Amino acid sequence: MGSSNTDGTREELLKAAAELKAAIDEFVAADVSDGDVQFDQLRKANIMDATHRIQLLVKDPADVWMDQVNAITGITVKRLFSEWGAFDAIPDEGSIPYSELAKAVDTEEALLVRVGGVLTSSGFLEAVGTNEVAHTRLSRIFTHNDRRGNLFNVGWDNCIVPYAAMPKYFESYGRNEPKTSNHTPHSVAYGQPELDFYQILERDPKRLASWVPGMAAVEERMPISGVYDFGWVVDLAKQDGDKAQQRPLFVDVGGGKGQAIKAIRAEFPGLPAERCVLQDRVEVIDAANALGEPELRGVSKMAIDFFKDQPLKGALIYWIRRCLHNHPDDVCIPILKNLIEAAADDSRILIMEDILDTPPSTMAAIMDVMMMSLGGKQRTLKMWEKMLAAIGLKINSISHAKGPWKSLAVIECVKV
Ligand SMILES: C[S@@+](CC[C@H](N)C(=O)[O-])C[C@H]1O[C@@H](n2cnc3c(N)ncnc32)[C@H](O)[C@@H]1O
Repeated sequence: MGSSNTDGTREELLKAAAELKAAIDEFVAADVSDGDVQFDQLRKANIMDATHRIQLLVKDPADVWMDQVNAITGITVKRLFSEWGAFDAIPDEGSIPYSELAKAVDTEEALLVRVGGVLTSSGFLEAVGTNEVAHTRLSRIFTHNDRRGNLFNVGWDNCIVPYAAMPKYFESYGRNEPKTSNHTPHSVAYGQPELDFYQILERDPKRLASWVPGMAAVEERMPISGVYDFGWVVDLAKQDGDKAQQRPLFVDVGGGKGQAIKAIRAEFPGLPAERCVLQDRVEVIDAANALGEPELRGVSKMAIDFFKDQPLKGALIYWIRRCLHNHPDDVCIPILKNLIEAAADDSRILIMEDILDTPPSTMAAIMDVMMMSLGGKQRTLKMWEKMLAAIGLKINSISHAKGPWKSLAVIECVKV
């Protein structure tokens, strides 16, 4: 037995049970009509944390091993069902016999029943009678028309595949942090060591098809607004009018499909769209143009390569969010230097990234290993300070997100 019913364990268990009860009471009493998603997530996270602590107290080491086997097998069978289109073929309401599902997805029935057995036994899918299967609240998002289901496939492609290659990678490359964007666990796992993450991705249309909506699902969960106060930019915009020829106020470098500009303008509508610029790789800008979202009307969209000269000089703000953690220091430095060279003396460079606590939160630490597989890195404040100081940037202020995302921050920098 890993834990026994000794006085110490009993006390800790009772304490954890009281914390669980308190977390549940807070959850059921909460007024969710205010729509504060972050705090709703935090309340749920408190319940899950307390449950996790209870499980740690009562589990034997062998149970932990079993959990891992469950997780590995569960992930694998979900990937198979997703790949075969089986989640899509199960009706949204009601059940389907395995024989019909087998025909719909062109897979042997006996194989589907075995793979489906893992999903129904864990409660992920519902077994109906002896030979039918139905969706549950948890499984519906795994259909391809749900962005969160694509996120699962992104997790497989970007985590499971490179993670499985990591032991061999470190055996041949040495037990050191990956320090380049190629020759990473990811590029080695995909048999293209000379290429970086985006070069591999853009050559694989099937992966790209999951990546774009999957990342949108991540972006929806991570806060953009409510962290940094852009009130001073709105005031400045009012003072100097909004003539088109005036300097850009907000340049979103590597801004994806414009999620930050949308979120920030929703919070600060006084920030004129005409003075915001969205920059990204040409295919991402094409995708943003094709979407033609009304919230981005008036915003200029510009294809750039952030490794090359920044074409917009003297903007008030260069905003770069969740791009630098994709890269090691030696690759971040040229990206930032391009911004420094373009910046005017009063320009500010705003970096929105995690600042890792020591020890880090679970989510930030997991993300760090994900980034490591691409050659990237999550950074502590010391790491940020060291890298930024080395290229002549001073940190003016740090604004943290709230609740479960508190390690996410906007680091405001100026040239020294
Ligand atoms: C992790 S995403 C972050 C997107 C967005 N900033 C956000 O916070 O959601 C990284 C972004 O960097 C862009 N990117 C990667 N390499 C780039 C390059 N060389 N030049 C410009 N953008 C690039 C990607 O296309 C992608 O949109």
